[in-house]
Amino acid sequence: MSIHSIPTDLPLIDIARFHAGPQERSRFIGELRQTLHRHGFFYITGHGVDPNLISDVLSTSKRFFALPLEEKLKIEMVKSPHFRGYNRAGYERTRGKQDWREQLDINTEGTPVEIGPDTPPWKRLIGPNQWPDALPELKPLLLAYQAEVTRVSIDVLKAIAVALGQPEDAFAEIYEPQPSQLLKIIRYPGRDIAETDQGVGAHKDGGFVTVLLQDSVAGLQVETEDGVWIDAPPVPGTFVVNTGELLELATNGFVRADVHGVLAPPPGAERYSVAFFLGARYNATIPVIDLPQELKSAERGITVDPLNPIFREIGQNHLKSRLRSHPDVARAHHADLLGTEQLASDSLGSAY
Ligand SMILES: O=C(O)CCC(=O)C(=O)O
Ligand SMILES: [Fe+2]
Repeated sequence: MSIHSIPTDLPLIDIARFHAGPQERSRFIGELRQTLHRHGFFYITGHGVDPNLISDVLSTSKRFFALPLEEKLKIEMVKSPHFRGYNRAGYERTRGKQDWREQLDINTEGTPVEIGPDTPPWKRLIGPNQWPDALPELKPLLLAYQAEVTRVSIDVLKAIAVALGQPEDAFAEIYEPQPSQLLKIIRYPGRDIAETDQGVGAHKDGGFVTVLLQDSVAGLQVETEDGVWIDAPPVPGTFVVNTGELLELATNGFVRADVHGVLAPPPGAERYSVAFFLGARYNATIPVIDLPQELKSAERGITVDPLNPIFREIGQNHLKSRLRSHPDVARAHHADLLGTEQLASDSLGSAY
């Protein structure tokens, strides 16, 4: 498939070429380097994820959202100090404004850490997921999918490292032994229920790499470097991949983290997506990549927003995003952190 056969100006990358013979791999790396500098969003094929797993995840997600509200509320996020679980539409905020989507968030399955006065606050993120009793097949499916998209994102990160003139494992310290694996299944209801078209407000993703699966309804939009908003519609068999703020920071702005958002679908329609955010091991600090001279001259520097500080310690960064996006969970479980530097006033918040 050529890049012109998809209905968008965003590029399409066949990640299988990274594993082809040396000539093909090096052509691929050259193209990826150009793409990465110009776009923080692209489509990938050749990812090797079983199409049956993908369709099962989408159909089972739809069945989850079709459960009675009381079943979904049994695993509401506000019950989890670790920011896991279900949120109704309007319960998450981007730039202080409500997002009109309902969603189930999971992350790496974990055991809670005992929290004392000297425990780093980000350890509160570690803990178990919440799963619906009424749909037992959701857990094994989403955990299998989470493992697969983790593999794909690490593969993309390795290709990015090579495209930046680094060894393949340049980012290994962020994903070994354990990356952060936030996975959201999402339903965007039609606009008549929502009374606003903010599915998700404009934001940059806060992690390293996002792998997004869209069902059949469009709505995702991306702001390009010259300030034009373009559509990133669903393309069967592909994922949309976008590079996040931490990668922008690690490359001093050579790699872009594009601002994007989702328009709520029209009345009567609904949109489904599954978003996976590869973040780093919480006790890592962001690596700074020393780019080769010819790439260094194309560094943009980073546009750090003083109202939305990026902390170099990963766990603190992730906790900040979660506290801002989920004020109800913050009030219920982390009131002691409110008003501290963990929660500077909101600006271009990530949609976590
Ligand atoms: O649902 C989508 O298509 C994108 C969602 C998104 O950008 C996010 O959750 O960060
Ligand atoms: Fe996003």
